[in-house]
Amino acid sequence: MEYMVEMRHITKRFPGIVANDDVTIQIRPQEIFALLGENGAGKSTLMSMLFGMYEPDDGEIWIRGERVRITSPNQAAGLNIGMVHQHFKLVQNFTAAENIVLGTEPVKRLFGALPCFDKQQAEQQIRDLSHKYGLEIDPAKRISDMDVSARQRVEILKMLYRRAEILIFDEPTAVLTPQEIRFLLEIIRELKDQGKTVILISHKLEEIKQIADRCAVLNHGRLTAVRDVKDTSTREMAALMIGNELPEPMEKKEIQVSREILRVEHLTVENKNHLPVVRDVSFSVRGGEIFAVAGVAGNGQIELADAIAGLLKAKDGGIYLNGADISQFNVKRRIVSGLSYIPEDRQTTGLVLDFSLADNLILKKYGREPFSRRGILNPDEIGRYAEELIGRYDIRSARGKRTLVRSMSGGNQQKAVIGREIDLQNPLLIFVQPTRGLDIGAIDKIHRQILKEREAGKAILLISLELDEIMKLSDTVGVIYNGTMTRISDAKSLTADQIGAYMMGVKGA
Ligand SMILES: Nc1ncnc2c1ncn2[C@@H]1O[C@H](COP(=O)(O)OP(=O)(O)OP(=O)(O)O)[C@@H](O)[C@H]1O
Repeated sequence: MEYMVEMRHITKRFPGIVANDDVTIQIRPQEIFALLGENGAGKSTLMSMLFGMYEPDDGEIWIRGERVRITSPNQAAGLNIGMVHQHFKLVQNFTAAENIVLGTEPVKRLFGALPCFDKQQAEQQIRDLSHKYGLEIDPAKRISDMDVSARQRVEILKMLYRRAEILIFDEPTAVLTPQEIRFLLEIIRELKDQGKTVILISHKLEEIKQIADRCAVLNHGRLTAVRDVKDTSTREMAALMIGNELPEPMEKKEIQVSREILRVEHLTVENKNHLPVVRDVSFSVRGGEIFAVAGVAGNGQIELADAIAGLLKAKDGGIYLNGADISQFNVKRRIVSGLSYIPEDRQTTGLVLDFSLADNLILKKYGREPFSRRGILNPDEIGRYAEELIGRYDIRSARGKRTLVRSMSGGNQQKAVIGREIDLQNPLLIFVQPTRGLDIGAIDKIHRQILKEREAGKAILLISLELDEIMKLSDTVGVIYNGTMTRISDAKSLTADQIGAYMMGVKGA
């Protein structure tokens, strides 16, 4: 058997767009095959067909040398195909263990009665599996109580639990910390050594370089190149993706900071179980300053941002915006007072997936003129404004402003949130993982936009797991560890290694 997976002449159309256009890829057994391409190039769509979520309009799928029709994820699982999705597919109010074993639950019989779900056994199995792969999770914890990176670990374990042989990872490292990424790449390598075949969608070219054997490039739905990774530099990969117009290095201007715009004083936030997750945190951000919060995922940075934005109630402390205490304001009043927020999870908190792109773009200003008057929306103005933002932020979708956001590619959803929030023209911008899932061209554009906002005198609170991003953009760095801001320094006085050490809780690094 020469190929484990063959997708031959695959075409998939959605209303208004050809997402995959006559694509042929052939993947050998035990290889790590990377798929790259700009946001919206058709990578997820192609893999969704292999996983049975869509059927191709044209073309054939061959697995282990046999032609197959994959009409559902169950059928894909039957062919030992597993997929870790870019946007998680988990039942929020189930525990990790319940999610992982869903459909293949271990059962026990009590006193010869009907079989029932053996929760203890499921949790033990998951505990063993999670230790085996170093993907730590609490099997008894509900998904709704987990942060994004823990949810991702559940997704990965779910696939490993099903003993998939063909493993599809759709941007699995986008939410992981550098340490977790190293772990995961190690796991992927081990899985390969055990005989598995891996397909990896990633925008992180360094990762592809590190572990992939071959890579294929999609461009506007078409396959444009297949290369051996060992003979291709990351720069060549980037050029294959976005043409030869690689971004020029960015220039960060020296500017004078102005007055204090955000001040956080002795802020303490508790989680649902009344445990402190942000402990007595104080800092301030001035106009023209990018204050980055560096930290390993799960150290309270998301709760800190949520508490400032009003999505979480603070237990104690003050939050001042332009000198006014907003800590008792609801979310809407905080927005009106001048706060823009790009949340960690674009799909649950950033967008209304079943609204059109235009409606999502005016989500925070539909009550203002010219978008509405006396409670009546003005579709012409909304449409005009949406088109302007779509152009400015290069938001690509099949039907422009009318596209249902649910059907947009992940990266383009992210661009929509960013465009909407920046264009509120608020003095305070809170960015949580702003470039997650974006391609290199889009990341460059967003970074430039963030610097432009800084030059325009905005106060920017940047929460990021990407040290590179922090080093490139920030003026001041606050390191958060176990809910406490352990260090606040001028960014120029710190190296990435020092920040990394503080992030791990090392004192006086
Ligand atoms: N269910 C759907 N209905 C309509 N259009 C869709 C649907 N799914 C995807 N598309 C469109 O198909 C195109 C390819 O999307 P896809 O999600 O495959 O891109 P991608 O390469 O994975 O992008 P990203 O890197 O941003 O995740 C996009 O234009 C997207 O809007």
